[in-house]
Amino acid sequence: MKLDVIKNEIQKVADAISLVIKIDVTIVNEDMQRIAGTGKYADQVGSRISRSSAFGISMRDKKTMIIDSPRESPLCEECFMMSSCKEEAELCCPIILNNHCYGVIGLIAFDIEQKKRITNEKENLVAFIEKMASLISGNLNAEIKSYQFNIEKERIINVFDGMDKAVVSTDENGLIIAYNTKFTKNFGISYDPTGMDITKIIDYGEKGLLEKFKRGRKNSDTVYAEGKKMKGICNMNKVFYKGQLKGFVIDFVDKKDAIENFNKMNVDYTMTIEDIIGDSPSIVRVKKSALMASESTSTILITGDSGTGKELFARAIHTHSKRSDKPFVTLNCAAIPSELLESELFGYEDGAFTGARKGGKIGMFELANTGTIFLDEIGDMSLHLQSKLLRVLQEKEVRKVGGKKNIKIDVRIIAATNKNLLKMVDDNLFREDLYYRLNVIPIVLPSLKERKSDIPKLLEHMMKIYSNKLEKKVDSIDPDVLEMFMTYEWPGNIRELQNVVEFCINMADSNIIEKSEQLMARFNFRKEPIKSSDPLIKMDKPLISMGGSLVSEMKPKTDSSRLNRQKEKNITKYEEPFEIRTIEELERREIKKALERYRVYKRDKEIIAEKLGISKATLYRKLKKYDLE
Ligand SMILES: Nc1ncnc2c1ncn2[C@@H]1O[C@H](COP(=O)(O)OP(=O)(O)OP(=O)(O)O)[C@@H](O)[C@H]1O
Repeated sequence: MKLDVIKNEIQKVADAISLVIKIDVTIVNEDMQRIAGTGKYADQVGSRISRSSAFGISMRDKKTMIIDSPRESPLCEECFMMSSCKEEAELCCPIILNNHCYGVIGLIAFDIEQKKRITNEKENLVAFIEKMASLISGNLNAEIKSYQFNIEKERIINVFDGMDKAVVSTDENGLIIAYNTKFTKNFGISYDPTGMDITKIIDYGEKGLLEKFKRGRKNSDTVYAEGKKMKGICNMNKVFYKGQLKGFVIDFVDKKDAIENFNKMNVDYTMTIEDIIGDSPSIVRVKKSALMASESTSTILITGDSGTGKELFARAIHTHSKRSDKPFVTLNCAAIPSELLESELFGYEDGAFTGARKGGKIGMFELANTGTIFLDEIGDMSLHLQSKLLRVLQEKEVRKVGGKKNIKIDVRIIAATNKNLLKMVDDNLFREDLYYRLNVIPIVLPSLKERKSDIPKLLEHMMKIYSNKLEKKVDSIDPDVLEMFMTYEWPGNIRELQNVVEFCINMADSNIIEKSEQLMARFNFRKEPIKSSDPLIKMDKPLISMGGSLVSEMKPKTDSSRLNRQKEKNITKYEEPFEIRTIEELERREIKKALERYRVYKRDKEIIAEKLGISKATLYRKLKKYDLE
């Protein structure tokens, strides 16, 4: 910041000095530009003076100096005006703040009388001018502080206004000093409430806001604004300065806003049944059940080994349900310590326990209200919480930890586990009544080894995803590697397959996933794959053809009834084992199957021809005939 910001004050100081001393005064800034002047210097404001002058030297050395014999003084030697100089004496005093020189006050005598005034009482004059310089630097300091304060204030106003809480600040009597936009929006205020009594605008509880201020109560979950009852969390803080109460800051989070924000943050991805890759008989059956389940509101229990896609199915069921535009809230019961799980599920009231967050907390059930809650790893829930969950299922109400009243909820529950819940029931680790309440619609996901014919499609899909993610083009797979994948047991199911693909794409140095020692070592694959002429036939039931391509592309969300009909068509087709087909139909089907199976290979046509026992030329002819590819 430059001295110029207090130009007006500086001119007043220059006038005062000149009046007292009766000598012309000029003051320059750190660019050596005159910013104030009296007498003959009044007209020269704005002009620059040389840094080689006494002003420049005083600024450089940060020292007051008096030149009583200009042209003879060694200080004048550097000055290019020396020969033409008309001055009789000069006093230069730097204006210093925080060890930085912001400018110089200069007194110049043009006659002997003025010279005497400078030289006769040197000490007093220097003390006086230095006081004036320090007055200027004091003013400058205040200006700098106020400038910084204003910037800080702007920053705070921006933060304050951008908050999604309503915030209002009052003095000690509850008169409004400041408020943010959300405050006027939430409480429907269309006028400027500055200076108004806060209790005239908002109030809560029976006793009134101000009463509660005085008694130091911190919050409530009900606020009355201009007669309207609003639910949310209200926090009040007292503002103290030097031990004295100076006011209050009140913030209010509207419950509806909090839930909307939570849902905005949690809409991470939407999944449809079509997005779930696989058309093996076992997965098609599950997809069909999931679509049917999506139409009801009954509780679902999804079971299956780890990594089989339980969450994917839960999301897809929600997407196809009538609740699809409502929240989908997921909670992994194994990931949260059981002491915290209760408050995560049901929320808590302010002060429910030591360390509870001020203002309380909204539970997952409330957040999922009107939507779906996915309780993953339900087998890890403690018996104590199991009984609470059972009550929620029976009563359709939740009660916050430390709360006194029940809150009605309408939430569809989808639970999932990779544990054998029936065995847990036998071992008294899981409540039998809860098990039956959850298991209204059971969905059992097949493990990957039970649906190996889906592996090529899953591979193709995952190769695309990781090629994009890792910015590498890997689109083919060595037949030996595929053979190995088809014979492997996949204990970690699709998640393990995903990890293997990610690993392979990281390691690939061409566009092909090839067999490597690293791959064998990393995933404990057998050294020699089981030989088979068609591993699909040996290891799984035949592939169902669900459409043209090997992997169904991610399709936009479709309405569930259309999806249902489409799926039913495909499923019925497959599930008619006694249907007699023409030789041409069978030939077309086998060629199509081989195409889907070997599309990811580098030399696909060669392999397909070999597998079908025909020449490459015949294959091309038949592809054309059946309009395949
Ligand atoms: N059919 C599928 N198509 C594509 N990706 C899938 C499929 N099934 C599962 N996945 C992927 O496999 C991973 C595991 O799926 P998900 O988390 O749904 O399994 P889970 O059964 O819930 O696992 P866990 O029991 O360990 O929680 C996810 O990254 C998911 O995207």
